[in-house]
Amino acid sequence: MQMEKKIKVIISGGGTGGHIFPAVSIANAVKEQHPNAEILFVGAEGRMEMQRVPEAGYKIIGLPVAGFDRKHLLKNISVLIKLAKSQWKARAIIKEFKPDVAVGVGGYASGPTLKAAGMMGVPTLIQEQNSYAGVTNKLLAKKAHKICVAYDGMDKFFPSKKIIMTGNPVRQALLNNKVSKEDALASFGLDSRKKTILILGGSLGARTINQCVMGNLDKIKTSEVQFIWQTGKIYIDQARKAVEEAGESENLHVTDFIKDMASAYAAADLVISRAGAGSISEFCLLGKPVILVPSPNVAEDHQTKNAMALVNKLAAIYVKDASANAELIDKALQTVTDEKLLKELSDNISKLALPDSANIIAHEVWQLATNKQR
Ligand SMILES: CC(=O)N[C@H]1[C@@H](OP(=O)(O)OP(=O)(O)OC[C@H]2O[C@@H](n3ccc(=O)[nH]c3=O)[C@H](O)[C@@H]2O)O[C@H](CO)[C@@H](O)[C@@H]1O
Repeated sequence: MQMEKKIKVIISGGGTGGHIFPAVSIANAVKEQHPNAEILFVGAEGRMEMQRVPEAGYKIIGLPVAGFDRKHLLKNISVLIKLAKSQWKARAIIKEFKPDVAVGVGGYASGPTLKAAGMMGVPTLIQEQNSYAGVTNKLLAKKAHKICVAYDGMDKFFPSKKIIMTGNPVRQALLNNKVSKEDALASFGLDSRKKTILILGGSLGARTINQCVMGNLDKIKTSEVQFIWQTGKIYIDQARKAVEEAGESENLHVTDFIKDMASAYAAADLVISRAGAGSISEFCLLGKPVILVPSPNVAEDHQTKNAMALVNKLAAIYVKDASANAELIDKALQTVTDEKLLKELSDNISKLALPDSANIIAHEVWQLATNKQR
């Protein structure tokens, strides 16, 4: 039997979970389809990917790249120097690793890496998670061979002949989860007889959502419902202090970051969340009833657009960031006891799932690497 060609793949990007986890999921799918494929991640020094990618079992090299500071223009001199250094380092990595293909998932590092790859004749594929294209991906699109997207209408940003509708890749461990609801609840120290609300702020945490929880701790403590509250790393101390002052309570599990999202989803009857594209893909694939509070602080208000694609199909409940303090917790407590509404939300959101995204993208990666479709 003829040995399969061994392909080498660079995957680059990160900054937040929304870029990192699709990248890990693409890597897993490539490895599953072609076990002897060699994969190298290129991230940004000091960012979340430098921890999460090795945890997922892959090697990563960091570039000294940083984002532009739109408020303090002078600071951008050092940003430009870092960018030049990153460009140089990306070239050196590509020269040494000799990838057959480079995949960009958005975020700081993917700019210099994919630019260098393109200039050195390595075919490139980009994956855009949102309904609005990020600056880096728009710049890289001209040279990219394939652009994998999750929303309709992306030809506003990218050449339509390069676009493939794949949906966002979701980590395989979430989809193949076998843990029971009882075991999942037990892993968070919670009671299997009670309804459970999972509160998520995206990979970095969400200030507004945290404030809503902190402002309603009495209501939360005295409710018949229990909560898993993910605060994000920068808010955890403040959150713990607030809980301590209000008096610890058995129906509230607080954490900065949830590693085992499969159990968190299995435990939850209802989710409260920001409207990051990756989170939304997970809710769709797992059929989770959700209240979305889109972040107003992201480019072109893209989270509201992500959210509205669901809300308009009665597949999610919408609470505006500015109204969250007044409405969010009451709405969640009402919704979680309304079985009919929970079922309707779950049925409707399930219809929007795009399964198999990682496998489809992995197949495209293989095609590019083996020179079949350039
Ligand atoms: C503030 C910001 O810039 N947000 C952007 C970022 O969101 P963010 O980084 O929050 O990303 P997403 O909502 O897309 O995905 C979050 C991911 O983190 C995982 N997770 C989350 C919490 C946790 O404790 N553990 C855990 O593993 C989720 O399961 C999910 O896989 O990237 C998204 C995708 O480009 C964008 O749509 C968001 O607008």
